[in-house]
Amino acid sequence: MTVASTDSGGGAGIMADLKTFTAMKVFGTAVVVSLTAQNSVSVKSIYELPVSFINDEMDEILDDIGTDASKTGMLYSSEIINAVSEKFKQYDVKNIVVDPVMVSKTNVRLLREDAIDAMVNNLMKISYLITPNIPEAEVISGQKINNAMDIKSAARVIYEKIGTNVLIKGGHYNGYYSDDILYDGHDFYSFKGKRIETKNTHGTGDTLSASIASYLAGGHNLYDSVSMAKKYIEGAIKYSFPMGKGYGPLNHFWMIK
Ligand SMILES: Cc1ncc(COP(=O)(O)O)c(N)n1
Repeated sequence: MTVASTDSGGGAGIMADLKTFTAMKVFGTAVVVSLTAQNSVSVKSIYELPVSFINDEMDEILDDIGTDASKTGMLYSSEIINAVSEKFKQYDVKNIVVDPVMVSKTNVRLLREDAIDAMVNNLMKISYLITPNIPEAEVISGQKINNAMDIKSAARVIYEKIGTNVLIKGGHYNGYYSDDILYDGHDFYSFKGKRIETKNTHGTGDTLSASIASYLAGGHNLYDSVSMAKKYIEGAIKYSFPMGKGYGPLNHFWMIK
């Protein structure tokens, strides 16, 4: 189950999540919390759905179909985050992967500043894994990240603060490699990734978290789920293609000939 927002441009959000679920051969359900009018260069407007409707969506899915894992994406406001967190608790949803989704590639806020507290202190605390990129990890940890050592230190601070597994994505780090660091409160695991030079990375975070949630739903452990999802995302970036004038989408179906 994805709990996120739509992307009219098709590259990110709920659209990316459902494509990923399909590529992973898992059955996807979707709780839409807001609609965005966006494309590869901008986000023109955001239309929040009423919390009562979001509650109904979650009840309809969880009362009947259930879910083996869930991922959250763009949640936008503290009202939405708190409502979603309550429903997760009510139905005791397991394997929640939280992608913080704070700012779009096109530099528009997708999480209100006043919603960060609810995200960190409510939703993340009931999650199984959080997947911040470097700027998001800086916000959550309150620390600047300038090098690989800083990533580990921020991961430790985040774990101490929230008490949940944390995967810091290295894609925003200005080096040759884009290693991701996973910390489970005991050990650090490094997932090597060679930087692929392309502008077509719209929806990368959404796709990675949806892929991890899919593997968790299939019963894989944390390390294997992240490891397999990393392989999937690397192919999706490598075989991405231009679409629109800005950040093009990934190729979600790269491994299907
Ligand atoms: C609805 C929605 N969800 C998530 C993202 C983040 O994706 P990106 O970081 O590629 O802008 C987005 N742009 N829109």
